[in-house]
Amino acid sequence: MADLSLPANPEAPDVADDGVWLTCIECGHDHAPFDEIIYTCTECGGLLEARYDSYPTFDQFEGRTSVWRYSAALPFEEGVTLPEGGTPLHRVPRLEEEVGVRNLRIKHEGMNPTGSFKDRGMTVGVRVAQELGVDRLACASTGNTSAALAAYGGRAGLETLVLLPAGKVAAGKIAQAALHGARILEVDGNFDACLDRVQDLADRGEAYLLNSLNPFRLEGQKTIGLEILEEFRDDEGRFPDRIVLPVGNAGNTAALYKCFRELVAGGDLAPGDVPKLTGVQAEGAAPMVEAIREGREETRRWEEVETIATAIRIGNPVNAPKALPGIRETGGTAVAVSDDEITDAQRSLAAEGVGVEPASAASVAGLRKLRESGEVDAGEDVVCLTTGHLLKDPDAAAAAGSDPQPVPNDTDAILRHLAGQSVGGGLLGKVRSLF
Ligand SMILES: Cc1ncc(COP(=O)(O)O)c(C=O)c1O
Ligand SMILES: N[C@@H](CCOP(=O)(O)O)C(=O)O
Repeated sequence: MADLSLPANPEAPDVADDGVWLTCIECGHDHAPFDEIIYTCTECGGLLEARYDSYPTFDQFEGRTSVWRYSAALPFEEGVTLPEGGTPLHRVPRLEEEVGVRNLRIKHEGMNPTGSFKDRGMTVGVRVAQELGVDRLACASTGNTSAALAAYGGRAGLETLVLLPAGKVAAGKIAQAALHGARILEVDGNFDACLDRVQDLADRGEAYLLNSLNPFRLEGQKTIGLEILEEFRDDEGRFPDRIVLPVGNAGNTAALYKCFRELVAGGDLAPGDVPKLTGVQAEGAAPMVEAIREGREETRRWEEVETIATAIRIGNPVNAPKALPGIRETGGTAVAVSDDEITDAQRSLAAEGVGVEPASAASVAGLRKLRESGEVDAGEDVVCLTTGHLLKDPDAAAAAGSDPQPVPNDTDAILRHLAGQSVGGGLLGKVRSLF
């Protein structure tokens, strides 16, 4: 069983570099962070976690509106930045009332430079790649990781290689990876197969892997939690009760849990104030929900996965050993939602001006479901994470929205059309709305 406890007074082991090292969450073995390229424990193959000789406190964070504002919680002071982070924490009064919670806020990670939270991880990951002196970066991706890798790798002047599941990546994401200069390989297999292949390439020394299996990616993603807690506390005078987020490879869940554990260890967050981590998956790709429901410590790999939310079309979440304890220890839960529920939530968010891709809307769909079942209380303060921008998946957005209505190039005809009257032989608008 993974040991994610943090010592009260951390002491750097001999292998530490400037107060930073990597610890295996399974066997506790410590590793030097930047001497050689490792992703998992050399002793037992367990997941690694970055550790520091001190814990961050809120008073250390100041200045810049970017991930690097939180450098006291990160392995470096600066990195390749576009800049990322500083995303809005929207109020959504109509949705809040409809869902029925005391306070509902939307942390819109789609407002990052490449349109997803992956930028936060990539700014740190690419900085580590520079430290290690690698020249080719690679990832498997359902799309967003590839867009971020291409942009940040390109900015750093490094070669980038991305492996995508053929036919299952949204158009906006492929366009980004292509234009930012990545070499794109389309694999005949799903995301999990792509990750297997990219891990093989990394093991053979052909590329530096920048998926969330890389522990430094999660360091950058921790800053989502820091921003949410800081901003919510400043607005409301307290921390949120619950954070609801979509889950795919489970990196964000792991990163948020690490953020909370470090703040608790540093004394700025009382154990009783830790927000409940609540994961949402699509019904067609829900190994984490299954593991939580069945009380298992590991997920079962789903070979067949399908959902409109292609970003979370993942059957083998590599960060499950970090993320499952995160959900359980914070008193959270996990829930699966249907594609129709995701699309409904995407429409509700859009009606409040918040444009998100389907995977992101899963968080709101999950919250709705948990309110209906009574697992989330009406008195709770909830933050839903929306992870990617609407324009990432223009086809899904167009399908969820209304169709354009053709009208003649004539103002009177347009007014007749708006009044629901005939434009050249029929009640065009009304007839169209029937289909
Ligand atoms: C838009 C979007 N939302 C959610 C997720 C899931 O995040 P995680 O893999 O950290 O669970 C991903 C990618 O996995 C994503 O691209
Ligand atoms: N949704 C992800 C899947 C890969 O996740 P990662 O966090 O392990 O890189 C994507 O955008 O590719």
